[in-house]
Amino acid sequence: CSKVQEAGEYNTKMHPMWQGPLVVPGGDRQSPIDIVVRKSVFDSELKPLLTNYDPRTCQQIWNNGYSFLVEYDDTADKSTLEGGPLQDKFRLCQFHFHWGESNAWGSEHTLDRRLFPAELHLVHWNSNKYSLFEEAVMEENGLAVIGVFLKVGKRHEGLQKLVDALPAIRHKGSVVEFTKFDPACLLPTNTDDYWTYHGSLTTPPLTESVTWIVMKQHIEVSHDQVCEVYEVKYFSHGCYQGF
Ligand SMILES: Cc1cc(C)cc(S(N)(=O)=O)c1
Ligand SMILES: [Zn+2]
Repeated sequence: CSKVQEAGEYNTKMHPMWQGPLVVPGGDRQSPIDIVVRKSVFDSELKPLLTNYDPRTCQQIWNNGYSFLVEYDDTADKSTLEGGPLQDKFRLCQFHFHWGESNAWGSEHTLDRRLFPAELHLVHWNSNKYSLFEEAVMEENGLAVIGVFLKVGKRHEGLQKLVDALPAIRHKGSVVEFTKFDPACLLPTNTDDYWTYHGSLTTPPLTESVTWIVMKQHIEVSHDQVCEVYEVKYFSHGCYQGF
């Protein structure tokens, strides 16, 4: 079902002032949204994003049934995000991707209704205000998720280590150790241009606890790398249940 965002002020680097229709099941700040680029308004109050990721906190990669997620040790402020629209320090707990069954679609957010083949989500929780992810996920200032669009093009060297681990987690529920991976390599070169708005998790339980930071610049991965990911999807049976 398509979720359209409620009208309202969005505090973004290039804010999309949403003036679309108001059909919102459940809450009033549901994600994903379509980012209406031409309606963006520059906000000079926003700071540059500051990521400080320690690859030694990378722990494992697992297949949750329709995607794979890489989990980080978030028991201390070792891999953190601050700045941008954020008032507090946020701790990286995991990253994952949303892929389609074909290159035609896959992203959750859209730019002027334009879909991308995939979208990366780096999930962080507010460690200034809360002591566990499970607490933060219920609070409106609890999470910060960086969204990065993916396009098929040149090979992404940094991603290859992750792609090489995928055959070991082909089946739903499989987990393998995955260490020393620096997720900063998955960010675009320019992290100064982004949209940010208050929204929700994009899959159940859809809690409205996310400050979204969607990068304007996409990253590129090769067709072969995408095929490896589809292999994982192919082997994971059952319907998509969210994370
Ligand atoms: C259900 C769920 C959990 C988490 C941590 C993150 C998301 S998302 N896709 O909004 O980044 C969804
Ligand atoms: Zn996601």
